[in-house]
Amino acid sequence: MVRVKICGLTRLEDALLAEALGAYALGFVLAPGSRRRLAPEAARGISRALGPFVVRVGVFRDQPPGEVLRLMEEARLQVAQLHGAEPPEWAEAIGRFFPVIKAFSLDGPARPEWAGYPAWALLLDSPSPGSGKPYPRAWAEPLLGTGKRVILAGGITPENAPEALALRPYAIDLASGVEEAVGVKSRARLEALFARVRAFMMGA
Ligand SMILES: O=C(O)c1ccccc1N[C@@H]1O[C@H](COP(=O)(O)O)[C@@H](O)[C@H]1O
Repeated sequence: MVRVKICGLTRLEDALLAEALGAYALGFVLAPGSRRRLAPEAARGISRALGPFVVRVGVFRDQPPGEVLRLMEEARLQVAQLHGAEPPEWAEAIGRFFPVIKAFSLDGPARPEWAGYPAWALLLDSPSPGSGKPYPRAWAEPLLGTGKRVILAGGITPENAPEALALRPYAIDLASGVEEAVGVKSRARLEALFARVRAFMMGA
């Protein structure tokens, strides 16, 4: 099973294209300071136009649970992705209402103890989220095999996606790698990505 999340969407046409090509999840950045941030009303407009079987993810960074829950409701999203230094209690509070993905920024190998964080899945990202910078994928290995779902992100592109998929993560997640400008997805790169994913599945 290969799951692909396309993140940092800001335009309805991009979200519909990603869904049509086979994206499993779509991400909307509601975190302050992001160049891909969009207003909750804009995310809601896109969310309501999508089909029922694609997962809508809200991306947050160091926002308290009350704010995350309010934005999730306003934007009509389904899964909360936490990208800062959120304490476990915040994830537990949010997790009473929505499944939580906890992102960790890697500046070295992943730490096995992260598997104890109260989240449905862990996402391994580069130190600067949304920058498109990759890290050695082997850094994910300490968490693969812990039984925790692991999502690989950080500098994944259509070209290098097979390398990430070869580690058999729960999912891969791309923002910059399928863009033509910040927040604007590239049809050609999205098509190339899903072609590579299909080829991987056929050969796997
Ligand atoms: O994309 C952003 O601007 C962003 C801001 C704050 C938190 C997370 C953000 N993006 C996340 O970055 C990864 C992968 O990005 P990339 O493919 O390396 O560009 C993805 O999980 C996004 O959710």
